[in-house]
Amino acid sequence: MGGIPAVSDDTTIRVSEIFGPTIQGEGALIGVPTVFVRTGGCDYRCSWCDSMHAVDSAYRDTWKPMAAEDVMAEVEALSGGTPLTVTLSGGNPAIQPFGPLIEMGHARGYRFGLETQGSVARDWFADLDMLVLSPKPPSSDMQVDWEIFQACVEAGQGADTVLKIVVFDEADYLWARDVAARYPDLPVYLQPGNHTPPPPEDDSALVDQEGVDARMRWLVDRVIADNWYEARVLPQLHVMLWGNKRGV
Ligand SMILES: C[S@@+](CC[C@H](N)C(=O)[O-])C[C@H]1O[C@@H](n2cnc3c(N)ncnc32)[C@H](O)[C@@H]1O
Ligand SMILES: Nc1nc2[nH]cc(C(=O)O)c2c(=O)[nH]1
Ligand code: SF4
Ligand SMILES: [Mg+2]
Repeated sequence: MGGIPAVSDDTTIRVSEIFGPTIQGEGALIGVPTVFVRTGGCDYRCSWCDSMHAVDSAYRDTWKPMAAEDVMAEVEALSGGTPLTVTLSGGNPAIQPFGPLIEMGHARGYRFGLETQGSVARDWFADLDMLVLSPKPPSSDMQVDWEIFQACVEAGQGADTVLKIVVFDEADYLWARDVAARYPDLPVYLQPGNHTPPPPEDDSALVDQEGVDARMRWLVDRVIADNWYEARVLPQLHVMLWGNKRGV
């Protein structure tokens, strides 16, 4: 697991990067224009994490403590003052104090989605417009604490909640089926994993897109062979377009 302390109690948000507008490239809101607020620090360390610059404490000096007002001002500047969906990601954005930012943004017409693994539950999940819970499959080498995960689902009552599960192989796929069976009321999105070189390389050409495409085709076949018609299988659209480039 990662080396970052649990929940931060003050009101300062530790920001790795704010970028956009771009399109949401994954899951239920795929294609929707959005600004990303990516926070620094994660309590996990997935073997295949594609955002290590927001996880590894070697990058800590690139993470900037920011007040909610300043984050909001940057989001408004990037969006030209026209409200849109803000995606909170990371790292694990659940360890940051996002309640005040969400309240401030809602008052100005902005909407908020959160991407998290479901390892830290927060009261402010209920204020989100979209809660994306992405429990980590065996290939990540992480272990889900299902009690905490359940607390995240409960905390998010009031938000639209979905499951988004990364699948690299058959073991991940079977695990995803089990998780979906535990949460029959939550829509489930399956996303083929991409193999990314470790930072600091940040070259789109380094993504094995053919490998991702082959995995995507296998995943579609797998879902259809099982008559698993509730599943939605989607690629990472931004990775198809721009590789694992930062800031898109
Ligand atoms: C970088 S994470 C940050 C948010 C949060 N820590 C989480 O994992 O949900 C954002 C999304 O990217 C997914 N992801 C990370 N590495 C990936 C990879 N190599 N291939 C496909 N999806 C990946 C995660 O599973 C998660 O759904
Ligand atoms: N375009 C785009 N879509 C995304 N969806 C989830 C992302 C993330 O890293 O959380 C992401 C990202 O980094 N870029
Ligand atoms: S939980 Fe998310 S940000 Fe943290 S290491 Fe895993 S994929 Fe990366
Ligand atoms: Mg990403």
